[in-house]
Amino acid sequence: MAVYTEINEVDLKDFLKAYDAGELMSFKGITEGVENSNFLLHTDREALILTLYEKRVDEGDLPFYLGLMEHLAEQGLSCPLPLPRHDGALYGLLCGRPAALISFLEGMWLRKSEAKHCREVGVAMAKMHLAGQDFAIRRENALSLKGWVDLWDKSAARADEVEAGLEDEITNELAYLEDHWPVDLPEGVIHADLFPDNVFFIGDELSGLIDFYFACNDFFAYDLAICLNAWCFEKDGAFNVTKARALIEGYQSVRSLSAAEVEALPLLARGSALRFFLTRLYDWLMTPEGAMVVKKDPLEYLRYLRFHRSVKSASEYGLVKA
Ligand SMILES: Nc1ncnc2c1ncn2[C@@H]1O[C@H](COP(=O)(O)OP(=O)(O)O)[C@@H](O)[C@H]1O
Ligand SMILES: N[C@@H](CCOP(=O)(O)O)C(=O)O
Repeated sequence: MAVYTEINEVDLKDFLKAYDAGELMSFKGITEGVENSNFLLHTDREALILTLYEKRVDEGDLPFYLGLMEHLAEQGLSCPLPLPRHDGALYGLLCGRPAALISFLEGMWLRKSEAKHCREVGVAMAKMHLAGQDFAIRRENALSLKGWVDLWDKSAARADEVEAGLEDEITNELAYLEDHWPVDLPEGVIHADLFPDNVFFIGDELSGLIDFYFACNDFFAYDLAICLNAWCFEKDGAFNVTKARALIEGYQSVRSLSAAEVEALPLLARGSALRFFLTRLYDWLMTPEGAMVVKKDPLEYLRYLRFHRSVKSASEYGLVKA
C-alpha cells in the first residue's frame, strides 16, 4: 500500500478552498502505487485523485510533470488533467507535502494482458512521443547512467545479501553499459514507467495513461525497451515474442523506428532492466520493515537483464528486419 502521508478531513477541506472543486463528500487512501501517496476524493461534483508527492519526486520537477499532462491532454492523448487552483498554480501544500488534484480516469489496469493489449500500448506510447514533441519544458532523465551509478554506490556493498555474486555481476554490467550506451538516437519526452499498472483499459480498449512522475527527455526507443520488459515477460520468466512483436508493430504503426533505434534495442532493454533492478534493490535493502508499501522483487529484473544480455539482435524481439 502506498499511503506514506496520512491526511485528515480538516486539512483536506482547507486545501480544497484553493480550488473550484465542489464540496468534499468522501476520501480514501489508494492501496496501489509505490512512489507517492494517492487518495480518491468525491466532491458533490466529481471524482478526483489527490496526490501527495513523496521522496523520489523533486518539487522543482512538478511544473514539468503537471504541465506535461496538461499539454498531452490538449494534444488529444487520454491522460489525467491537473486542476488549477484559484491562483492558477497546479499544486499546493498539504500536510507538509506538495500536493495536486488531478482528474479521475475511467478504466482499470490489466492483471493479465494479451498481445492485442501490447499492441494498444505500443500505439499509445508512440502517440505520446509525438504529442510531447512541442512541450516547452525539458527534464533530464535522473534515472539514466549517472542515476544508476549513484543508486549502485548506495546498494553495492549489500547486494550479495540478495544473491551471491551480484556485486561483481552488476559492477561489470554498469561498466559495460557506460562504455556502450548510445549517444545520438531520436529523443523527446518519454513516459519512462509505462508498466501495466499505469495503462488503463475499458474492456480491450485502452482508455488512458497515468503516472507521469518519471517522465523525462530521453531516447524514444528506451521507452519502448522499458515496455518490452514490463509487458512481454510471462510470470514464469519466459519472454513472449508474440507480445513483443505486437508492442513494436503497434508502436511502428504510428512512429517508425530508425535502423539505429532497432539495432540499439537489446542494449536499451538491458539498461532498462538494470534501471528497475536498481531502484527495486535500493528499496528492498533500505525500506524499513512495516512500511506501508509493497516492495517489488529486484530479482525479477535481474532475470530480464540476463535474458537481454543473451540477445544478439532485435529480431529476437519479433522484428522482421533488424
Ligand atoms: N487519474 C487517475 N484516475 C484514476 N485512478 C488513478 C489516477 N491516478 C492514480 N490512480 C490510482 O492510483 C493508483 C496509484 O497511482 P500511481 O500514479 O501509479 O501511484 P505511484 O506514482 O505512487 O506509483 C493507480 O494504480 C490507480 O488505481
Ligand atoms: N514500475 C516500477 C515502480 C514504480 O511504480 P508505479 O506504481 O509508480 O508504476 C517497478 O515496477 O519497479
